[in-house]
Amino acid sequence: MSDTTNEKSGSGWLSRLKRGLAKSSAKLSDGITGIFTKRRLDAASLEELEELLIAADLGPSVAAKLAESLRKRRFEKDIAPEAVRGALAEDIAQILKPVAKSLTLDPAHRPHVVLVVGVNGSGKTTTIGKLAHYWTGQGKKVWLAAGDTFRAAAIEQLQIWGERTRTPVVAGASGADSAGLAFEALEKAKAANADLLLIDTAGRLHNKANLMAELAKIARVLKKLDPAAPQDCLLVLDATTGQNAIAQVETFRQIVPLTGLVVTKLDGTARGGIVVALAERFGLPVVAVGVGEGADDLRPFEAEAFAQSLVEG
Ligand SMILES: Nc1nc2c(ncn2[C@@H]2O[C@H](COP(=O)(O)OP(=O)(O)OP(=O)(O)O)[C@@H](O)[C@H]2O)c(=O)[nH]1
Repeated sequence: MSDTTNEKSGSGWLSRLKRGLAKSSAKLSDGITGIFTKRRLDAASLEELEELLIAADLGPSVAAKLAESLRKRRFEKDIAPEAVRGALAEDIAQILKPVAKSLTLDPAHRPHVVLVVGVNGSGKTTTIGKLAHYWTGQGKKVWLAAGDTFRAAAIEQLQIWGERTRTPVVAGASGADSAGLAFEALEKAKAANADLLLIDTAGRLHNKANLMAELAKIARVLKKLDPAAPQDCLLVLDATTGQNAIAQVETFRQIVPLTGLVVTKLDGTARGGIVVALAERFGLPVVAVGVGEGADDLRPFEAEAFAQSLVEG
């Protein structure tokens, strides 16, 4: 997903992100005010800050790094909460910058194939719909494949997004072979000279062996038509699950070679800090974040705007 600098830093995107992250930032911002009002930056206040950062899902490793950076900057001095927030936002932006990479379509591959994976309910289908909306808006020819053949509702949901975004959907009956469906979808998208094919998948993690076999089979059959497919494999993570997102990355990266993450449901959760923990732990590109259920609520990930919105609100 790419975007112009203007749109990224424009007020629309920022206010949407800020609104989305309001709960996360309220927790952090109020916590910082509580700790640093009329207090010095010392060992005790830094320890409280570290606890606050852990409670806000940034993870113990990031929390320790941020506290240490602050200690080096201003130890044993008076410091205003605003200054703490500013310093944290800067340091968090540095952690996020290396992973703020948009999804870019490789024009050498028509279509560029994106396999979308993740546990049930993480927001895969919705993310695919939003991506279809974004890329058709960029003038690209997009096709969708309803590879989550396990749930009839998932197929229907993708078809609704297809209608909404005027995007062809390749779907089979509930229970159909998802690899066969992915093959058919790539064949059709190729014949139509599409730019992008987004493939939905099932996310039944309770049977890891089955899921692994299914995703491996999808990748294998796609390669029959394009040896370099899928060009991307995106893991969709629900921010509201907090630290559990870490375990999901660990699991899925053993199943498929992930090229990026999409973090959804950042609106209405106080757990937005998980994005920072994920960035530090895995270094996988965060290609987009979901801040609502609407078609426009998937935005490119921008390190500084995210860091500021998270800490400063
Ligand atoms: N608030 C909010 N809701 C979201 C976001 N992304 C997805 N959702 C909602 O989360 C729910 C689950 O999303 P789906 O897209 O169906 O998730 P899925 O991973 O495809 O789930 P399965 O089809 O069960 O595998 C739906 O009600 C979506 O509308 C988001 O960024 N913010």
